[in-house]
Amino acid sequence: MRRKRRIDWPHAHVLVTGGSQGIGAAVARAAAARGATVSILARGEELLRATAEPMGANWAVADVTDPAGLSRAVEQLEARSGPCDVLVACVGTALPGRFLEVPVEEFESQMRLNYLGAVHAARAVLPGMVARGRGTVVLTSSTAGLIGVVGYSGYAPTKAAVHELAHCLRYEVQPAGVTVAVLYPPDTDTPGLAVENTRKPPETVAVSGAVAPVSADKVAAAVLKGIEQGRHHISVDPLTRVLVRAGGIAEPLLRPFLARTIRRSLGTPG
Ligand SMILES: NC(=O)C1=CN([C@@H]2O[C@H](COP(=O)(O)OP(=O)(O)OC[C@H]3O[C@@H](n4cnc5c(N)ncnc54)[C@H](OP(=O)(O)O)[C@@H]3O)[C@@H](O)[C@H]2O)C=CC1
Ligand SMILES: CCCCCCCCCCCCCCCC(=O)[C@@H](N)CO
Repeated sequence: MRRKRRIDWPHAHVLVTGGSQGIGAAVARAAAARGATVSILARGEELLRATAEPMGANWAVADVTDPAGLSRAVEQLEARSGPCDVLVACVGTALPGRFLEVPVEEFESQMRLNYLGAVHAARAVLPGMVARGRGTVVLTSSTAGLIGVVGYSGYAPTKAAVHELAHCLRYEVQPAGVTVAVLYPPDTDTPGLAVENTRKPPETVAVSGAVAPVSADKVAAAVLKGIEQGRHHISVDPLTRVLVRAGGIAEPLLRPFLARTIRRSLGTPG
């Protein structure tokens, strides 16, 4: 969905969870390069500091699985740099393996981090965005959230959940002027991918080989462009682009009907 919508980067406060390395750090750097005020959040202070300083970003230590601590950190960063205009929620991990070989704790921890971590980040910024009537939230899914990839039975459903969350949430916040976008990266060269690759079953390596890894900077460029254009789906490679469209054929057609039904039920004009 393309929508005319300009973002004034030099006046924007961009907040990135998982911004100390990988895709999050690349997004933070790209936003800083356009003159945005940037804040990054992660758990490790040393890496946060080392990543933030060269780009002139602010940082705060926070664990996205702790909603209260995360909200406090976001409040601190907003007190320092102004209300958050753009949230890019980048925290996530992939623990690949065969279904019966992945310990049940890893199914739980991936859902807590990848899905609930995105929920908590969105909940930390949305009240302010809705009150101000503007803002963009970018949640990170994956190509693997759109198509079944062998070896990702513990991971892919967390990314499909992020995708679905965005679809539900949009109906609530878009009337208030807030955009919800989903990022679908393919394999991306990051420290996280290097760790993940040490435990990928060979069949996962084989299937994933259909799409060569891209650079985190390429993903970041797509994110900024997607935000500028008010897009709902942000992808970088052609396969994922097809999957986003193919999977979403009915949704855009039904959206006007659903939005109208929602407005009527709430007694909102229009
Ligand atoms: N790389 C890839 O191939 C792909 C990645 N993705 C998704 O993109 C996102 C980024 O991936 P990538 O750049 O590879 O990730 P990395 O593992 O390279 O970086 C993860 C970042 O998140 C932070 N982080 C981890 N756990 C927490 C936590 N509990 N609370 C706060 N911050 C945390 C890390 O810092 P610290 O550990 O100090 O907290 C780090 O800054 C993830 O959601 C991933 O699933 C999607 C498709 C492909
Ligand atoms: C020509 C048509 C062929 C179709 C074949 C389908 C191939 C699917 C490739 C899936 C790649 C999965 C990327 C997941 C990345 C990810 O999320 C992790 N790296 C997370 O860190």
